[in-house]
Amino acid sequence: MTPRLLVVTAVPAERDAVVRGLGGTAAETPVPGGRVLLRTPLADVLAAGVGPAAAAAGTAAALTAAEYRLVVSAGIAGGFQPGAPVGSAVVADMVVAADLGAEGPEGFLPVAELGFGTSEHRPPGPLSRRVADALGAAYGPVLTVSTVTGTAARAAELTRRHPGALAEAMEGFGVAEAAAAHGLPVLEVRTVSNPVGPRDRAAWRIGEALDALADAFARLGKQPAVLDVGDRT
Ligand SMILES: O=C(O)c1cccc(C(=O)CC[C@H]2O[C@@H](n3cnc4c(=O)[nH]cnc43)[C@H](O)[C@@H]2O)c1
Repeated sequence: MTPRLLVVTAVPAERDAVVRGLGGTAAETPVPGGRVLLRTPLADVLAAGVGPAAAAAGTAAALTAAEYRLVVSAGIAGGFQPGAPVGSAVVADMVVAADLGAEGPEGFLPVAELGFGTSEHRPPGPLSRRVADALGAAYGPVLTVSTVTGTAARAAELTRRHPGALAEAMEGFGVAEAAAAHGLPVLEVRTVSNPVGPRDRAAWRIGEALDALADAFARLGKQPAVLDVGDRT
């Protein structure tokens, strides 16, 4: 079978938005470990769970069960303002583990500086830029956190550490680690449900972000060549 595209979301609502966008029928296909993915003509779409650990575990399980050429972490995200307004799309030029490391008197030390692996994964440049252009998306770092930012001070600290960061979510780095372990390229495609900053549930626009996610994958479904991984330079 021709190697395929694996799209990994956190929750079924995001998975269903991606499938809605891709159109066509979707067949439920079991994944080792009890998860189920939806198989469409262009991509397999898996809701792996919330957070980097669930994302890595679910992605790894899917990658052991079938052959893929590209893995995409997709879903809703918080947007750093003004670069990523609510309802907009963001494509990662870098997938960053933003709170994996150690805290000390000198501040935060990323896991890479501790000597325990990598703190970031870079999607293929031509591919990720081409996808951003096709979606009219902002293009820049997407941060992976294990705790949703809930204060202006935290948002400012993340921005200080990662100038140009456009979005924060909770799965991208986990998906990227599993993809890297299988020697596969990764993308992260996010649509913004809320501004990153003081916790304000009333400000969340999850429905709008899910619609934008469906629209993003409808655009990609209409021009699948955009996702060609041939030029992984
Ligand atoms: O703070 C709340 O009460 C609250 C309300 C709705 C959703 C949440 C989440 O924790 C959603 C996490 C889920 O969605 C992604 N996501 C969306 N926005 C953000 C964000 O600002 N920071 C991090 N993750 C976000 C994430 O990838 C998860 O899958 C909380």
